Amino acid sequence: MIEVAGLHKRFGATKALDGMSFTVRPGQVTGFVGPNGSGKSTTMRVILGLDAADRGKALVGGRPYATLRTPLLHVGALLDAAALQPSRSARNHLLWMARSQGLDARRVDEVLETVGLAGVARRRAGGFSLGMRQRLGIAAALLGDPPILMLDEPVNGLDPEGIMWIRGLLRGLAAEGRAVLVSSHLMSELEGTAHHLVVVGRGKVIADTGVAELIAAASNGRVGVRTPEPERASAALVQAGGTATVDGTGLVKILGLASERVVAVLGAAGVPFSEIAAERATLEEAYMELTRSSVEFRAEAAR
Ligand SMILES: Nc1ncnc2c1ncn2[C@@H]1O[C@H](COP(=O)(O)OP(=O)(O)OP(=O)(O)O)[C@@H](O)[C@H]1O
Repeated sequence: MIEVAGLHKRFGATKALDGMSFTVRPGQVTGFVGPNGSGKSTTMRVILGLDAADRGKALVGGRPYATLRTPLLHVGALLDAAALQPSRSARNHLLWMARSQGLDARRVDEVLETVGLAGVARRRAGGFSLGMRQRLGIAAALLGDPPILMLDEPVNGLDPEGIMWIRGLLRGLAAEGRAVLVSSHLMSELEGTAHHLVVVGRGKVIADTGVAELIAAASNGRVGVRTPEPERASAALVQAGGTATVDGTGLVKILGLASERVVAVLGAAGVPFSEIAAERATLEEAYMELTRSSVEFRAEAAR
């Protein structure tokens, strides 16, 4: 478990963290999402003791990171995939880390296999593509078989196959009971990966919610109707208190009315229709819905 409570951090005039508080629970992937500059990396750096907070606390497994004697056995982190010694081979890079934690070479070979780098393990890491560096960074995070994983924008630089791979990996790690925190500035990157979301803007949490609940709430009152008379249908539905948009193929999309109500309204107005379906919001749409009311968040996102 990761616990962050009331973190404040300033860099000169910039307020990077402004009361950041949340918990990352075991057994699920928690997406840490917000626009660029909203404080995600700073929070992760504070959790790892790389930056000191001005106020507040950050605990991993109930303890401050700095007090852990073999930290890689408690928390695996990928913050900056470029942070490696370019002349060292991938295997030597991991061996060096492993030895510092009392781990052996066998574990290094295991994680190289897990991330798909076994075939290039003896090549200089400096010549690796961004995607390969990401994989090497993930191998390093997995080295100590930690119960907590924290990855800052791990999808960055990965091709579609790599993205699918990392989604499966993160879900698998959570299914093993680990607490997994993964940041992204794009909600779409977390679709199909995160079970839970901590949405941040300007250094604090805007929403802390389950993905399923978020989508269910945003889907409530979204209905699509196919009709030969879209204009009449729209007028009747708007009068009944919904909002309606027509997409040009005769499909009217309605917000704010349940499907039973849509059927009743169209029936009363004598508007024929051939199809009606309740629609499920995408994660991206749910996110927009969630952040619409947050003026601060909008201002931040528009910068
Ligand atoms: N070392 C630093 N010195 C000065 N300002 C900093 C430093 N680190 C972060 N900041 C500022 O703190 C704020 C939060 O940055 P942070 O990198 O934590 O955001 P982020 O959500 O991780 O963004 P991104 O998605 O771009 O990585 C930004 O305004 C950033 O410019």
